[in-house]
Amino acid sequence: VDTEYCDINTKTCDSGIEINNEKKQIFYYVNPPEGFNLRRDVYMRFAIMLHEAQKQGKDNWELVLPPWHNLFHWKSDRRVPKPWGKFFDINSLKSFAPVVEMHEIFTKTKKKTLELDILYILENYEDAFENGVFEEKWKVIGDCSHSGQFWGYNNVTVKEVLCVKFQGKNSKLWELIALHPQYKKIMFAHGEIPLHDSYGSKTYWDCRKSMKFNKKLVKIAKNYISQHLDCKTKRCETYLSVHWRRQDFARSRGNDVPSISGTAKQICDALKKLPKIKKVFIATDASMSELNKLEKELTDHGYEVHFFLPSASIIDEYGDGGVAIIDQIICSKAAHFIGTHESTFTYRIQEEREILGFDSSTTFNRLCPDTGKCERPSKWTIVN
Ligand SMILES: C[C@@H]1O[C@H](OP(=O)(O)OP(=O)(O)OC[C@H]2O[C@@H](n3cnc4c(=O)[nH]c(N)nc43)[C@H](O)[C@@H]2O)[C@@H](O)[C@H](O)[C@@H]1O
Repeated sequence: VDTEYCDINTKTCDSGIEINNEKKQIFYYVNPPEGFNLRRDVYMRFAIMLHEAQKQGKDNWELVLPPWHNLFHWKSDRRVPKPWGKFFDINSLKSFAPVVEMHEIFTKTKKKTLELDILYILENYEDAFENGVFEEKWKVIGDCSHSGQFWGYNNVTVKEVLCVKFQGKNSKLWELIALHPQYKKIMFAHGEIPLHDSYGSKTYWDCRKSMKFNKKLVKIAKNYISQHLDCKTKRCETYLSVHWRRQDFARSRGNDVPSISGTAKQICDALKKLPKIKKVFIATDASMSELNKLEKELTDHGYEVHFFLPSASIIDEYGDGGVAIIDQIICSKAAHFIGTHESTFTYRIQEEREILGFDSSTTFNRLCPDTGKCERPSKWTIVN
């Protein structure tokens, strides 16, 4: 009985209040082309929504972590859904917000299928500034349909689908949830549309700090740093790191990213100001031939260039996402970091460095285009 209050002693029930301690669940789905590091931010928005609700006494809800499936940039085994535990320390995530892995749900319920009560498909308003103002609002458009699988599972279905125009913060989703108080499994598609409730606040950073990486990935990164970059401490003095985003950035953001020689020149310029440092670590999605060209230019100037080449077993176990995290950890511990303009991969490294306590002048640096304007990156510093 879950819509009645029952007294175990008298074995009587009053309708209207819940006795069932089975938690209600929020699921979300992100627009498929969105990359790994934007998705980490979307997670934070939902985790903070649940964290705040819990603080206000709404403790019968949990957030289901959407398995990592078919990410556009991940070429190795992208079709096998990966749980969050592959990349993150789940106990640490749980210390901030009530989260569960998808596989925990199947284990707990011992069911082979999962039926969601409702799927809200969120859509942007055509004009975010209607009548010249940005207003938080939503409007149910009506029933609609969803085709395809959720996170690659063919055993997850949904009873009802509603399309909703939505503009506002994540906490405003509670208003949609309140439309059907009896529903227990609620899903949002386009989870990237709602905005942070308090971007950059202490709660934001508490959530960010709880996103510790899987301990085994941390160990692989630390071993690499100790073996190749001569450092065994939390913050290293021995190397400079660069996040050199290529691929789609090199193809379509010519005004923001440098050429290979331009990149080498900027790294050398930064190293000239750090005379004790001779080692450079490059994290990149560049092709091997581009990377070799950059490496040659830097070694010609007397620097030692390093990049992480994963073994087949690491790729097998953790996939491209795991390798991305290892690269991020190595970048985050360097004496000086240079990132790529407007890359969320770079943003996550900058946050990690804020958490590690680096001076922000060593963190918020970017590669500039060969010619033209080069705006300095915004400094999103930690709030403790
Ligand atoms: C403009 C947008 O930029 C977004 O990219 P952006 O924010 O850099 O950041 P991400 O979306 O995380 O980058 C996409 C993927 O590229 C790989 N990648 C990028 N840089 C590195 C690196 O240094 N090392 C390793 N190992 N992998 C890297 C990695 O698999 C990552 O998940 C795109 O996701 C969007 O589709 C869109 O193009």
